[in-house]
Amino acid sequence: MEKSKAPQEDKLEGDKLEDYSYTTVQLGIWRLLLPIESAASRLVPKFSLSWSGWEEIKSTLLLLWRFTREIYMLNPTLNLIFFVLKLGAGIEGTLMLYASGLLLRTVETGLISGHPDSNAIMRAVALRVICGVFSSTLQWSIHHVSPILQRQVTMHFEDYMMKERLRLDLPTSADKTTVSAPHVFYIWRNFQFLVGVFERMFRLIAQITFTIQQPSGGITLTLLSLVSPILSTGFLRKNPWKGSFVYYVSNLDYLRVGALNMFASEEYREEIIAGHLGSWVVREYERARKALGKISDANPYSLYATQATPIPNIVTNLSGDLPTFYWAASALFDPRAFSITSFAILQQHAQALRFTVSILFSEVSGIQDCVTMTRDLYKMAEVKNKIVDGDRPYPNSTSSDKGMEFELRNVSFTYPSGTSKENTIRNLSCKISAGHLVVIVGPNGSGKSSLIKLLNRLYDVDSGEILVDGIPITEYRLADLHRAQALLTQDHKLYPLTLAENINDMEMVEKAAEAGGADQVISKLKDGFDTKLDPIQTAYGSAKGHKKLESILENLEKKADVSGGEKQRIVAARTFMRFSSGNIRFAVADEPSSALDPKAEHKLFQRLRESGGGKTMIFVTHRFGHLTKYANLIICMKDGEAVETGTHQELMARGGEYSELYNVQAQAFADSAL
Ligand SMILES: Nc1ncnc2c1ncn2[C@@H]1O[C@H](COP(=O)(O)OP(=O)(O)OP(=O)(O)O)[C@@H](O)[C@H]1O
Repeated sequence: MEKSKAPQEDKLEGDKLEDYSYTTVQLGIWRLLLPIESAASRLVPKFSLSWSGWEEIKSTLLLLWRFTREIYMLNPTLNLIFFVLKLGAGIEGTLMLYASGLLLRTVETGLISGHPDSNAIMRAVALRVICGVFSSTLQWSIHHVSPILQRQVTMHFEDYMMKERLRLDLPTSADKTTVSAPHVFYIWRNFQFLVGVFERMFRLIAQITFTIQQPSGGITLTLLSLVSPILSTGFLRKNPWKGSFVYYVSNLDYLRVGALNMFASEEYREEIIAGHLGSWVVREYERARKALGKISDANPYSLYATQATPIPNIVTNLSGDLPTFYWAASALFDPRAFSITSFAILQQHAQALRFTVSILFSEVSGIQDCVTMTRDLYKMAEVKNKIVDGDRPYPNSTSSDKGMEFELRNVSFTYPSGTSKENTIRNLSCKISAGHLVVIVGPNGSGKSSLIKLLNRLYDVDSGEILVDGIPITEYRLADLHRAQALLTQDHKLYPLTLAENINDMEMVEKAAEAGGADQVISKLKDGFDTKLDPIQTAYGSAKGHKKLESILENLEKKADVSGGEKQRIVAARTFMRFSSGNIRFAVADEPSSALDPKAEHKLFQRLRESGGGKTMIFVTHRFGHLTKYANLIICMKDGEAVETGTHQELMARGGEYSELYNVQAQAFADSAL
């Protein structure tokens, strides 16, 4: 193994970034990128809100109203109960403090006078007990109501999201700038956040009302309690994690250590043993470790915190004690107006008030996220598909019974999300006659599958035109086109359902399975057609030592294992099922046989041709043989262009790209025959 040197450059270092809108901070192995803000914005408390006027506030409030109203309408009674319980939770703390204060005061008065009023003490104890029961019952009720409401909310939005996601076409869903679908879990969290803000505002009103009414300086105490949260939220402590930030591992030695460490996992064991790589990995690992040195890999949050001076912490903590200092100073001037009990009560009120204000302030920055998420949620329904549906039915009076006829006129195409500077398909023109068997060949990345996707109108061309039976493909109804096309691709995906449902309903399933060559695979499996190959599994546990639980867990996690070729047979069976509908007029097999053995591949192609019933068929393949010889037309692609088109004989006679590709394979057989 050749010695390789770990690259020492950071991934951004080489770029000439002429962007001075952000600054970088190195924190151990991390590089933190932070926006540069104006001096003025540093002085103003940062709430991460970017209101651009009343209009925006109005539209935001309307949006949040729509969201809460939609949830309310799901179950008005349950929502009202939840709302009332949250209101109760908002005043519950203040009531508890009031009851405790009353009890303390009654006892203190009795102790000072030497004649405790047993009735008053009993009443205070009873009130404290009632408040305790009320508080516990309230929490218990919230814990019971909340999951029921959560289920209803998530189910409602799950339905909505599923329908909105399923209607998106490929180019639209690949475009991350237009669609940002929030996870349903966050929708519930959003609702909880809004209810939480409401609850805390109610709590704050209750606490302020109560604290202000306290004898001996309630108003002053209320104001002093607000100082610490205000200081810690905005003025003193700049918190980069509430605004925009990016951090990444910029230390490449650290990345190399991590990558080499992965060789010790099971994943690479076979390669390590077969390639005799063990000692090389250890050597490289030690070298990278040495280069890494003692640089810290603690998380960037704590590294950032350790960088700041302790002054904001000191000031914030001291400001939290202002109510205590105030009480101490007041006691000096008017000792008789204060008692230890009143101090304890005021202390508790001040603390509770400070806590509520701190949380409310910290939540202000969350409003932006809440609004963004709600906006994204409703935007999903407004996203327009990039592939515009046509209104011409297919088949129609002009459609040929023999199958779809295609004409490509100077077609060029690039994937919207593609990174290549070159077009994926370049100025491609050709004609595919109805009922013909067409084979597309060409090297990897030459655009074969992309061409198929254009014929299936999974994407639209950038320039040029595709005609189906002489009419632009864009004029047809998409659903009609797709119903008349069968696509069997190399990227086979098994559905997370039973095998029967993977192919179709049970009717005809067995016949289709046989045609796809999947009948034997399925008969080998314990549950036959009811087997789920890629089921959704959610079994968790740790059953160490408990034999029965161990075997239950193992069974729950067990998946039926089939080979890549066997999977391809099952997906092929699904395509045969589509043929049985009688609607198919164009079928494509895009390298569906890459994992099949030669016999199975030959059989598959033969059956596809038979099942196609003479309709237009396209096969994309790297293997030359029966197919290319029988094809009515071969399209040979290279770098996105159709460099040659014609029959096998014509292309062989031309001695160009196709004959070269053919001869490479034929030569291998000729050599092995020697
Ligand atoms: N979804 C996609 N988004 C962006 N680029 C893509 C996408 N699919 C394919 N490409 C790019 O388009 C080019 C042509 O790919 P395509 O799959 O059509 O080639 P191919 O001839 O079928 O290759 P192969 O023989 O390996 O299957 C490649 O450079 C590929 O990276």
